[in-house]
Amino acid sequence: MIERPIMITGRNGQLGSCLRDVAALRGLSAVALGREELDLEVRDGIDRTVASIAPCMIINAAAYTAVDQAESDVRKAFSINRDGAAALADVAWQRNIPFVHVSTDYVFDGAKHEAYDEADVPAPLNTYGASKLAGEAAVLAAHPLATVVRSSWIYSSTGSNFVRTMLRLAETRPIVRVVSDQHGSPTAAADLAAALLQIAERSLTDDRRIAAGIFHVAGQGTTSWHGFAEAIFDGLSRRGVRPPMLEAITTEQYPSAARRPVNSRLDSSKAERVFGIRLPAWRQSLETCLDQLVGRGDTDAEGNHPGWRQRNASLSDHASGQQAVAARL
Ligand SMILES: NC(=O)C1=CN([C@@H]2O[C@H](COP(=O)(O)OP(=O)(O)OC[C@H]3O[C@@H](n4cnc5c(N)ncnc54)[C@H](OP(=O)(O)O)[C@@H]3O)[C@@H](O)[C@H]2O)C=CC1
Ligand SMILES: Cc1cn([C@H]2C[C@H](O)[C@@H](COP(=O)(O)OP(=O)(O)O[C@H]3O[C@@H](C)C(=O)[C@@H](O)[C@H]3O)O2)c(=O)[nH]c1=O
Ligand SMILES: [Mg+2]
Repeated sequence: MIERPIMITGRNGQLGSCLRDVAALRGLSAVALGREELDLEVRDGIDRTVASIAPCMIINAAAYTAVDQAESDVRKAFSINRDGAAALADVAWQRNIPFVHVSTDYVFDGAKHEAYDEADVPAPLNTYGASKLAGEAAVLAAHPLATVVRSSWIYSSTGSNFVRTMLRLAETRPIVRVVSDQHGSPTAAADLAAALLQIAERSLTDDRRIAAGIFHVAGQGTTSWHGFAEAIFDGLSRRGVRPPMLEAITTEQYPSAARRPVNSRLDSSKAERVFGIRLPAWRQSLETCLDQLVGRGDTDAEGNHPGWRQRNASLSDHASGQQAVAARL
């Protein structure tokens, strides 16, 4: 009998590409779809696509993630993050397929002084967060046994994220200014992908009600965006690359279209209790990512760092970044 695959959406995104890589490493059968194969805005094609794949499970890693752009693109953000997610969840429910959906720390307003747990009441400050919160509710309404995993500050060696932005700025700017009054937990996409597949495997074997509902899963430990940048630049130094000057600024000094929470730290203890999932400390996973992007700091006979210039030249080149990850995994 042919094994039914796990279907993954958002294949070309940070999380989608890690899900595909981690599934392959674990020997799991998976079909990953990009927007070309499954567009969440083309609702009438969704059922046909799911039917043709006949998956044992769907993990939705596709989303509208441009936080500032969403402020002027409200319709599209809701169309993808609420209506598209709900349409996919609905098809999964109709076909009795387990569904895992990913959401964000930006559903919270940041007023709480401690880390947010799943019982805290969301109150998004920006359109992206509002569209993701509406997506959570719509997914759970369409598929009452869906698993919704909220994560935060996702980065990887490919795609658009804060680590790659800082490496690009390190190449081009003598001084980088980063906000030090917004706090959260950086999460490596590969760590989250491994956790999602662990949850997926559990919900295939256990009572599906155990995995139903909302779970927070983020890297262990917390920092500010400035603290994150400091760790990235420290990692560059240790690899023999001179970092730029780093200056701490306030949110007020960094005007942007979208408001962001000052505290979006997630308490991930429920996922640890229920699934035994505990992601590595954020600094440890950052090292792995920097090893992929910059190299381990080894020098050639002349004391040069052969990997850095070459890899950094490809920072904006998604395809070669992916090859680098694939080679490392
Ligand atoms: N990035 C972060 O810091 C965080 C992200 N999340 C959530 O995690 C999930 C994964 O995020 P991440 O991997 O970082 O996001 P990316 O932006 O890296 O990837 C999202 C992918 O979704 C695809 N997509 C967008 N619109 C559609 C559509 N209409 N139909 C099909 N595919 C579409 C994009 O395709 P294309 O390449 O064609 O644009 C892209 O490949 C999302 O749900 C996000 O909200 C949660 C917390 C933090
Ligand atoms: C590039 C840059 C950013 N910043 C600030 C802006 C912002 O407050 C913070 C991070 O910038 P980013 O644009 O990477 O952040 P942002 O796009 O808001 O990241 C968010 O993305 C969505 C998809 C999520 O779900 C969230 O968990 C979170 O990861 O750093 C600086 O202070 N200086 C800089 O040079
Ligand atoms: Mg961004």
